[in-house]
Amino acid sequence: MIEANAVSLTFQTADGPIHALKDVDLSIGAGEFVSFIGPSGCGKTTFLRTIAALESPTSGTLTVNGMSPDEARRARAYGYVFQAPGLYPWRRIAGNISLPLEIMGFDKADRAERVRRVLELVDLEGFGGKFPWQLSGGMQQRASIARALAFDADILLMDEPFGALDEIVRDRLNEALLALWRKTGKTIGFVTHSIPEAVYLSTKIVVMSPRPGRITRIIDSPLPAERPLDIRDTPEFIALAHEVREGLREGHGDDV
Ligand SMILES: Nc1ncnc2c1ncn2[C@@H]1O[C@H](COP(=O)(O)OP(=O)(O)OP(=O)(O)O)[C@@H](O)[C@H]1O
Repeated sequence: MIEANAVSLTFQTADGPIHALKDVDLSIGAGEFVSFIGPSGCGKTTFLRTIAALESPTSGTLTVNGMSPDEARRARAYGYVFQAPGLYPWRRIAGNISLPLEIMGFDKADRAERVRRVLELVDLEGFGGKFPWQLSGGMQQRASIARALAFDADILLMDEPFGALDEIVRDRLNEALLALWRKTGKTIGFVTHSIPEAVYLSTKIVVMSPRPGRITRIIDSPLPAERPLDIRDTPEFIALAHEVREGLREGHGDDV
């Protein structure tokens, strides 16, 4: 689904070049849940943005479904979820979700049906008529996930979507996201700073390190697809978390 070969990206700044990505090789299969973890500045966001055609590699090749990222973007291959929900306060939840659909030219009946379906997927039935400020932070983030799902892209790119939420809400959203992933079969790219979150959610964990931004380890998860939250207490889970931690240490030390 996503194939990166020797992808490098250097930003030219007034203080000199910044090597945000260096020789990144990665292959992501359809339906995988891939987390990117690493200290600040290791290029996680830049890599996600490169997949979504929001940045262009300086060298190397990146294909999405056999297309260039830009072609894939035009074919509506991506939904993108940011750290902040980014909902317009003057639009109701349904209006926020349907906005990209309006821009893309979906007709009114189709929009209404899609909004209904994605609200159900994120467990927000009955909240379409509310304004964002009437919802909790976790519910707002679910609404922003619904918005990214509304046009049925095959790939969902999520940049630390739960980073600003407390741990209890985050646990619930992790469970809900996993259920949604199993139900929809989407390919998910997910940036996180949290080792337990990466281990709980992923089929593949990509450990990165900074200066230059690069991949230090790719870990395929042996955990089953069905994952109750208490899987986090199992020896398999703990061993995997340990492996990720080792990868982070190897890459750069303790500045995660
Ligand atoms: N548009 C830009 N112009 C110049 N430098 C940039 C730009 N975008 C990112 N960078 C730099 O590239 C490097 C990688 O940034 P990136 O945001 O991808 O890291 P990250 O791993 O997502 O970090 P964080 O966890 O803090 O979000 C950083 O040194 C950052 O300052």
